[in-house]
Formats: sequence, C-alpha cells, structure tokens
Amino acid sequence: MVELDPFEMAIKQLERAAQYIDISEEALEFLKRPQRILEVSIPVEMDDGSVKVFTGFRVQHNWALGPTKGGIRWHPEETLSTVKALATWMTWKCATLGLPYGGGKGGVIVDPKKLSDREKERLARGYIRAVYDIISPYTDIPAPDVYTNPQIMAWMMDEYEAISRRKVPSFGIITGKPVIVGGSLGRNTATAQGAIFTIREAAKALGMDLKGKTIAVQGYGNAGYYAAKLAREQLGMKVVAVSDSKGGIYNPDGLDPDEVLKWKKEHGTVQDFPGATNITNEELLELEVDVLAPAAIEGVITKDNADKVKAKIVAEIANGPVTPEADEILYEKGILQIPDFLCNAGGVTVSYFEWVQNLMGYYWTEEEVREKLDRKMTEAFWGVYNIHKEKNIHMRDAAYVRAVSRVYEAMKARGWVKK
Ligand SMILES: NC(=O)C1=CN([C@@H]2O[C@H](COP(=O)(O)OP(=O)(O)OC[C@H]3O[C@@H](n4cnc5c(N)ncnc54)[C@H](O)[C@@H]3O)[C@@H](O)[C@H]2O)C=CC1
Ligand SMILES: O=C(O)CCC(=O)C(=O)O
Repeated sequence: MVELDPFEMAIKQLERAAQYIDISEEALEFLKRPQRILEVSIPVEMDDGSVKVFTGFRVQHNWALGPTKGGIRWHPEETLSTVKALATWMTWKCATLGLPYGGGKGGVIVDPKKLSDREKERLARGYIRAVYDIISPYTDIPAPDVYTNPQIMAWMMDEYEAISRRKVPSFGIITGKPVIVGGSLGRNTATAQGAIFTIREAAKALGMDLKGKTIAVQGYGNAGYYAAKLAREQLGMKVVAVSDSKGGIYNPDGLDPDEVLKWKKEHGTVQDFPGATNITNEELLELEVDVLAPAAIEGVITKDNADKVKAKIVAEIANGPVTPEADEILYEKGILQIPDFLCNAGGVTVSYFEWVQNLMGYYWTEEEVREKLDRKMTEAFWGVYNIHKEKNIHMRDAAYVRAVSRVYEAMKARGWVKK
C-alpha cells in the first residue's frame, strides 16, 4: 500500500533532491506542475450491444527537452494522481538517459481482464480518438505500460493513421508496436535488459560477483519475466522467487523462468508451481537475497517493511516501488538502490530507438539495438553513481540532480524561466 498519494510522492522526491541542485524557486514551482492534463470520456460498445463509458487521461508533464513520451496504462485502480506522478517520472527518466524527450503518461480506468479482444480494440481506438489533438510523432508519443501491449499499440497506431490520413512517418506516433508494423527489435525485452545492465554495473560498483548470487523478482509481466530470464541467462544468477498479483513462489535451488511462464500461461498464476513453495508478495520482499527487483506496481516498499529488506541491491524495475520514508531506511541500511527512472529506462530508450528508426525508415538489427542500449544505460548508471559518491547522497537524489539540472538548463535556454 502506498503511504502517500503518488503525485505527492513525486513532489516530495523532487523537493528532497532540490536541496542539492542550484535551482531557482520559480523553476522548481514550474517543475511541480504538469504542463498539460487531459481527461476524456471514452464510449465503448460492448459485445452485448450496451455502451460503457471509460475515463482516460493523458498528462504531459514537461516538454523543455522535446516531445513528451510515456506509456499508457490500463488499470482498474488508475487515478489522475498516478498518471501525473508517472508523467513526472518520465521527464526525469528521459533526462537521465539524455533522450530528446519530455515526460508524459496516459491511463484508462479499466480492468482489461474483463474485456474481450474486440472490446479492447474498440477501447484502444476510442482512446486515440479522444486524445488525438494532443499527440503526434512530434509532440507526444505514447507506448505500452501496465496491462497494455504491442497489439494494443498496433490498434492505436492504426486508428491514428486512419484519422490523420498519413502513413510514414506517422508510424512514429506510438512505440512498442509489433515489429511487423514498425516496432523495433529488442523493444519487448528492453525494460528488463536495461535493468540487467544497471544491475551488472551496480555489482561492479560494489565489487560483487553476481554468478550464482540470488535474485527475487516481484511481478511477472513484460518487465518481471524478462528480468528473471535475463538475470539467469546473462548474469548467471539464481532466480529464487517470483510473483504476480495472486502471490509468489520460492525455491532456494532456483527457478527456470521459462517453465514458470509456461505454468502461468496454463494456470493464470505463478502460484503452485511444482517444486516451489507458495509465498506472499510481502514475504518475497523480505527474502534473504542478493538482489531484489520489484517489477510490478508502486508503493510496495514502505516504512513498514523497509527495515526487513535484506538484499544488497534493490533494482527498481517498477515505477515508484519505494516510498520516500522507505528510501531513507534502505539508505541507512547500506542497501544500494538503483532508482526507478534509471533502472527501468531501457524501455523508453528502445522506444526512442524505435521512433528514430521510424523517422529514418531504416531498421537496425537486434544486436545493434542491444549495444546502443548497453552504452546508454551504462553511461547513465555511472553518471548517477558518481554524483551519489561525490555528493555523498542517496542514489535517487543523485539521479534527480542529473535529470532536473538538464531540464532546468533547457527551460532557461528557452526563456521559460529567467533564473
Ligand atoms: N513495460 C515497460 O516497458 C515498462 C514498464 N515499467 C514498469 O514496470 C512495472 C511492470 O510493468 P509491465 O511488466 O510492463 O506490466 P505487465 O502488465 O506486463 O505486468 C504487470 C505484472 O505485475 C503483476 N502485479 C500486478 N499487481 C500486483 C501486485 N499488487 N503485487 C504483485 N504483482 C502484481 C501482474 O500480475 C503482472 O505479472 C510497472 O511499474 C511499469 O510502470 C517501467 C518502464 C517500462
Ligand atoms: O516506452 C516508452 O516510451 C515509455 C515507457 C514507460 O511508460 C515507462 O518507462 O514508464
């Protein structure tokens, strides 16, 4: 449970980090507010002939560095506050990685598990019709996030094209598309792959050999499953626990992520996986492991359980998994946190590569994408880590110093703020 409203949490993080940045009061005030917020009502014809009206949002937090960029979530508990927080974090994420983008995010209040494929398609198309006026390949470029996927991106792109009567480069209107309609190779695994690069670098910083070391991953969707798989395949780690919204599983001898995925597909959950013990999501966070990777939702490590975290590295693959109070507890315990907008930035980085390839009309191999991602993530990790060491501050504050300074410079260059 989140102790704070997510947007209040984002503002609190910004205010805490601001003490380490030479920034004017007026610029800070500007950064505390999204530049644009849109709330829409989306009527969708259901398969039984009735019409349901869904509420959707698109928030553009700050576009000083370029067009806004960020995913679209479909979640039954989506709120405007969550979307505002996620859009704000996208601004810092793009700035941390040096991408030519500002931050945006979208959301729809819906339980997609209760929709048929036809209903999902109508909702995806309805969302694009509703937000059409504020998105384009040059102003705001959406992508997938929780409970949305490449198929949904393809429907959205198709609707955008149908309205705009344009093809290339309108493929660049949305990223995370299936490869056959302009998606980038490597986007599917990008968030996890980026996180794996940062875990590899964090271990170097700590002088730790990851081979045979243990990892627990919370969440078994796009980010969590690939993180478990790549931790095992690329880092030689032992995946001892994973979970989904129904609960988790633990096996001290290690789990095979692909077998677990097969099981989840057949049974709807990772729970009851043969040879493993069922555990709760709360228990997973408190396991004796070397690396803990929350890869599900925000606000799972709080002041109530932070003291029980035993990992040496907390790799924040989810957005906002650790509250500000918990940050301080983990820092005092000497745990190295890889902050969310650094750790999970692989997704938007390959989305950027996808957009670049779309605008060029020329496509890279998976190996090229991976190498470019490695370079970006490694450079960003050490950029943040060095600030953390030089200023002797929390990794999250260090990431904020790097990101906010860049956005502030761009705002000054544009004349948005005078000092
Ligand atoms: N997919 C992407 O490119 C990116 C995703 N992220 C973040 O990573 C996190 C996961 O996103 P995806 O894997 O894309 O979503 P997804 O929709 O593919 O998977 C979400 C997973 O979380 C699990 N889950 C949901 N509620 C849970 C709960 N209360 N406790 C434990 N598990 C729960 C679900 O069962 C599912 O396994 C989110 O915070 C998202 O914002 C961040 C950057 C990029
Ligand atoms: O791929 C993108 O453009 C954005 C992904 C996203 O929403 C995120 O990084 O949280």
